[in-house]
Amino acid sequence: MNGKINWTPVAGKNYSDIRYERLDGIAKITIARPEVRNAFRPRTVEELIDAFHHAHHAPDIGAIILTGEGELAFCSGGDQKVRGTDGGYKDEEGVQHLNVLDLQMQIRRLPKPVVAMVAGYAVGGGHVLHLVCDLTIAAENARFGQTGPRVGSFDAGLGAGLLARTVGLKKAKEIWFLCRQYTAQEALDMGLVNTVVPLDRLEAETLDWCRQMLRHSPSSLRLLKAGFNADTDGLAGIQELAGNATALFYMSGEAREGRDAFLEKRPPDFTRFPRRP
Ligand SMILES: CC(C)(COP(=O)(O)OP(=O)(O)OC[C@H]1O[C@@H](n2cnc3c(N)ncnc32)[C@H](O)[C@@H]1OP(=O)(O)O)[C@@H](O)C(=O)NCCC(=O)NCCSC(=O)c1cc(O)c2ccccc2c1O
Repeated sequence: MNGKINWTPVAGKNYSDIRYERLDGIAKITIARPEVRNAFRPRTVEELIDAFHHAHHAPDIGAIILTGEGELAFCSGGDQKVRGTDGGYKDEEGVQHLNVLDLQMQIRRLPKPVVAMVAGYAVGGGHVLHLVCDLTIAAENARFGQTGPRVGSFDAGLGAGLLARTVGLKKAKEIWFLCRQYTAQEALDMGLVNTVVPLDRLEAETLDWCRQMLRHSPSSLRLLKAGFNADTDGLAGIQELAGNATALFYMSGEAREGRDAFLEKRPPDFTRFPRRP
């Protein structure tokens, strides 16, 4: 699937469960547990959070790809082999976590486009992961679905609500209540993915989409993403949007006047700043 694309490992980032690479201004984060169809355990999620944090703050990264190793799966959700009975998935110390919920919100708050590149299964918590990404590029062999009610789990947060906003309420309830699997074409037809390509074109196509976004204004993309997410994320979404407004305002002469007046111990003079319609 990699073809001739030469990704470079990000220096200083060595993980056991994921790979973190880059090419030009694009980061690629790969869940690398193919023996369990790229299911995530708490450590996997911790590493994903760390890599996403790095990509968020790297000024030379403009788009991020999330994918799974191999052709068989993007991600099969929480690793059922470490699922405990004390509220989550067990880490190496036996402490139980649902830390993928933190990752979901991190992806939504990250002010750069995140693209899910899906080959094979995106099911359970793995399906929610592609859902929270901004765009999804699917290979023809991709299979989508929720499994929660079959394995005694559910994600009634973004997993349900964001799905309903994406494919409509009736379809979202069908996906969760019946636990069926859907082909890439069916996912495209219901607006769950952005495009479907042959497996051997998946990475090149995903890179094309990322490169196209890299040519566009980063601030426009950033504000659009915050705007798209604001209502679903409630006050936290408005906070994200408002934080962007504050950052832009800090770049203005009007904001600088307030700061400078304080530092110079004089009253601020805002009279030269227009009250625009
Ligand atoms: C993904 C499959 C459809 C693939 O089927 P296939 O026939 O191709 O392969 P196998 O079934 O033979 O699997 C190969 C190999 O991988 C192991 N494996 C696959 N998935 C998992 C998994 N999720 N956890 C652990 N191991 C897995 C499988 O056992 C085989 O290994 P062997 O050694 O046994 O040979 C199919 O595998 C499948 O349906 N997988 C399960 C999908 C699933 O139900 N996922 C969990 C849903 S619940 C969830 O993800 C979840 C996580 C959270 O953290 C939440 C947090 C908060 C709220 C909700 C959460 C939540 O719902």
